Amino acid sequence: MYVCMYVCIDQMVREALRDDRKVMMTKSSSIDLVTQTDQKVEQLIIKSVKEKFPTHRFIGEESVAAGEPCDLTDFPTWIIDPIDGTTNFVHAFPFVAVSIGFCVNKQCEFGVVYSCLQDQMFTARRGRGAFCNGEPLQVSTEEDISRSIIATEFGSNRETEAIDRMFSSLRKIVCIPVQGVRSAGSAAVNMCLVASGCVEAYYEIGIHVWDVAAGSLLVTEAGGVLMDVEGGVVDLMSRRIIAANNRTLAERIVKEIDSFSPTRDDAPLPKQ
Ligand SMILES: O=P(O)(O)OC[C@@]1(O)O[C@H](CO)[C@@H](O)[C@@H]1O
Ligand SMILES: [Mg+2]
Ligand SMILES: [Mg+2]
Repeated sequence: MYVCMYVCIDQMVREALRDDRKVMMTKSSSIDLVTQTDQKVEQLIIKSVKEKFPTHRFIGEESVAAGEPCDLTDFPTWIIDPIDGTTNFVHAFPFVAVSIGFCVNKQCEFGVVYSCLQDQMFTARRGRGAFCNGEPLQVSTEEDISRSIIATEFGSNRETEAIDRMFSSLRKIVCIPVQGVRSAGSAAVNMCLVASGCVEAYYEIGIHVWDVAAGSLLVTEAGGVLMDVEGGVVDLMSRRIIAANNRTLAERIVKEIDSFSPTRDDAPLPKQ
């Protein structure tokens, strides 16, 4: 099933990159884009899984956008971002990923991130390590943030308060100083870069559970840590995350972040 699904998705994304990168609609803001490929990939994944596991549940980015609930329960649940980096996809910017996390009892059991244009298949199973195209992954051993590259994203929220806090945090981190700040335009790819050891840490306020479910397992199975931006235990529904190579750097980043709390992914939908 999985090989067939992978081949279909790979072909679907590559053909669409060539022939159809049109924006179909926007969601939370004029820059929160959706294409037909986002929807077709998510439908293909859900259909393929349902055929084999009809009782399993799903949290899919585009299904949630269409009104499906975003509730993570103890049931086996597939958490899907069909295209992480849709804006990149529309612009043919080369970081476009399919992210699938599988959770049971609210714990990720395996995660897959396929970076389409790099043809890199990142995989992790809980307790069995993280891999890229079969090669084991290990986070960076760097303990000094002034010798680190930090990744972050600004997402699609342009509310003044959120932007002010994001830029205040960014300014403080840049001026530590760190050796570099990067934005792949995909949370999933940023987390794969942490798991691969080429970026020491990634943080963001504004992500969704589908952006980071698979990547969170990749990071921990590669020896890294996850933390809330205020230093506590990460909550994948809180829309806040730090994924780092070690606690030292994660705690250092906590000190510089002006945190805020976006509406949770599992917040009750506003009454109609
Ligand atoms: O909408 P998409 O393409 O699935 O998600 C793209 C994205 O920019 O939104 C997140 C929140 O800002 C980012 O971290 C993530 O990479
Ligand atoms: Mg995403
Ligand atoms: Mg997406």
